[in-house]
Amino acid sequence: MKVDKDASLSLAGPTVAGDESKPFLSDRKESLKVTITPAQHKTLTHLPKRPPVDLAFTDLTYKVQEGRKSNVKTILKSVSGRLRSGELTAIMGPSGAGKSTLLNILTGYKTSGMEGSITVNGMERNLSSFRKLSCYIMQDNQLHGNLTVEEAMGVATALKLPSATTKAHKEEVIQEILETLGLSEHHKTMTSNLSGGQKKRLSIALELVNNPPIMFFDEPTSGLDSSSCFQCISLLKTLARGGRTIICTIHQPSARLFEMFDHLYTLADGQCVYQGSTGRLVEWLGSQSLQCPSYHNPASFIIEVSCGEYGDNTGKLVRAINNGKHDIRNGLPFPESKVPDLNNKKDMEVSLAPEVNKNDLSQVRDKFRQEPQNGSNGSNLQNGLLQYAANEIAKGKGEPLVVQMELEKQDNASVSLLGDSGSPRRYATSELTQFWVVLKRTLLFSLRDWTLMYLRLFAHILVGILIGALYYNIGNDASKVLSNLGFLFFNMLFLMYTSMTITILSFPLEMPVLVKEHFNRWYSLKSYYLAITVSDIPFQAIFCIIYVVIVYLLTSQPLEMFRFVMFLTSCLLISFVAQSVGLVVGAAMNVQNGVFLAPVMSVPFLLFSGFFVSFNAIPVYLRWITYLSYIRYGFEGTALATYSFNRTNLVCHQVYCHFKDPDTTLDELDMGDADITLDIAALCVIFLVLRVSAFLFLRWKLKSTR
Ligand SMILES: Nc1ncnc2c1ncn2[C@@H]1O[C@H](COP(=O)(O)OP(=O)(O)OP(=O)(O)O)[C@@H](O)[C@H]1O
Repeated sequence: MKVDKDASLSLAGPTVAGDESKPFLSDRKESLKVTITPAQHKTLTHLPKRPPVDLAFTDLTYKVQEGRKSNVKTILKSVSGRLRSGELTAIMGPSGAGKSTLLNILTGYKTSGMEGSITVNGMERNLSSFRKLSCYIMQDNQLHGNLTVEEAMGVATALKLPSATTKAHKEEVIQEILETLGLSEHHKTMTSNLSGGQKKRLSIALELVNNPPIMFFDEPTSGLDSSSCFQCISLLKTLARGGRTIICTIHQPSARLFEMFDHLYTLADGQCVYQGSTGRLVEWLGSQSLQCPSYHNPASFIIEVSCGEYGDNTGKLVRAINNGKHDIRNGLPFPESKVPDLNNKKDMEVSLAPEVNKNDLSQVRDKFRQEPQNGSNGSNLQNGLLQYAANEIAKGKGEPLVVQMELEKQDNASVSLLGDSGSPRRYATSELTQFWVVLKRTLLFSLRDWTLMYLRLFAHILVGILIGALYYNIGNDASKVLSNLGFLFFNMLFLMYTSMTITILSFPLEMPVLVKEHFNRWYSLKSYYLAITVSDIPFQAIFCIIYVVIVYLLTSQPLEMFRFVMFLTSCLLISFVAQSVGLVVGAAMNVQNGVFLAPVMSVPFLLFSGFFVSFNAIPVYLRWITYLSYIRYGFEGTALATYSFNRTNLVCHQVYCHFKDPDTTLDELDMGDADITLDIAALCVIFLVLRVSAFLFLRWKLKSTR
């Protein structure tokens, strides 16, 4: 028998307070079925201890509005279900059945348009606490390709473990997870070079750092070959065996993969057609007169049945499983398909009979909630259930089956979800730490991104030399003042486009990773945004300084320090403002629209910059645009730095030079009364307004993607 290294793990997971990392014991029957033999017993001993989590949902309905407001589409139709800790659950169903929608709702990724209740360990779910206990690993791995496995893990531990955790401990955690997930050999490999299966394992490793007791996976096997699929599901199984609640959507697993799941939740047309042990699926379908042919994959069969290939059985199956309120458990009789009428006394008596109760915990729980026992409350649901069951037995209405079932797999109602997950802090680290870690990571990307860095540097030097050669030595020549003004305007144009076009792509390219990491509580949007926006400023500043030094010297602008500083300040501010415009456009729209609109939107600002038409020549009703034109402030700033502040007359090599006196040039441009301080202040204000707008647009976009 082939021993699969990745499958041979025991990943100690959530523990109850006082219970020292005791892995959940798999039942004997299942451990025989699954061909995973521990070759090397490994446990994740360094991970933080977390409580086990059971998730239940009742009468979940999800509606979306389509097109016109009145057109409402119901995607999930009052489904119920229960997902237990220590189990690997598959959500299956035909395409369009609502699997991803259900997963998105259970993770808390989608919240609007939902009706029904979701409980965590028997308590109504508090989304904020729940998000700290769970992680959502989306279909496309959403990894940064420019980091090595080790670096990616370093970022995850720096953000997901409390700041007080020592460096040595973080390294132990990384080492242990990588070894356990079979990635230690690849710790120096760039994530972009990992295979599909390795990427999936890395995605899991990154989220495993803070040991979330509940993990959701959207199609974890998509794009993997059969061997990698097996490795991946084996890994999920071992994570579940560590006490975690592992839930994944899956299309049509092979029979071998299907057997590895403990629990199956099947949807058809937004309703539940099966909920229960995978091992009992065939038997249950048989009891509903749907015989799975011999040697037929049960997973394929239930999908075929759900698709209507054996007639319209959806309604029958939904009624039989009570739309997910029943749960077919190993070792327990099937539930009765009759749904009791709660207003009918006779039916109610029947409904309290063991056949109904033993497979429908929600009925017992609801009844218990309606009739609270002395001394018990909602937080002591487990004791209450046992007491309720004992009462029923005492009344002669039931057998100890309810008790048996409760003991077989109790709702973790008594387990406190507080501890670090219950702390009021949303994130494991402070916003300053988040800012610093994301900033360091972004700077590392920038240094490794050849296009972004070296091409930009090359472009600034090359264009600087070209412009210097074109306008060589014209700065002090009175006969070439108009050309010099052209040079000043071109500077604005060049700096604007180079800064803007780079940042237009920042957010659209980062969006998928941002969505995942922000949702999984790695960092706040504020910290991320600050880091991203700050990260490019030093590079842009260096490129701008290099360019300005080259052109300033080659074109022989006045060699006075204060003029150079003012000139440079105007150029730097134009770069930063243009960067901000790129960020706003990138945050507000998609790449296609942004790449077209950003340059087009800049045209009015260029037209009203004061270069083509002087301020007094602009029609009064259009003058307001000049106040918005950041190019105008930049152009004015460089013109004032060059010609203002009592500059001496320029050298004239001809008989008459109209612009010999620098004041004549400024008057011609209607800049006689202009003040460079105002220009710099205006650029700073525009910069701040744009940066805040980019943040607001990004926040809106992040919300609208969900
Ligand atoms: N925002 C929406 N507006 C309109 N219809 C939607 C929306 N979101 C989902 N749907 C519809 O809801 C149904 C369920 O979608 P969902 O993505 O959950 O299916 P699925 O079972 O995951 O499918 P697949 O296996 O193909 O990914 C589909 O018919 C889909 O078209």
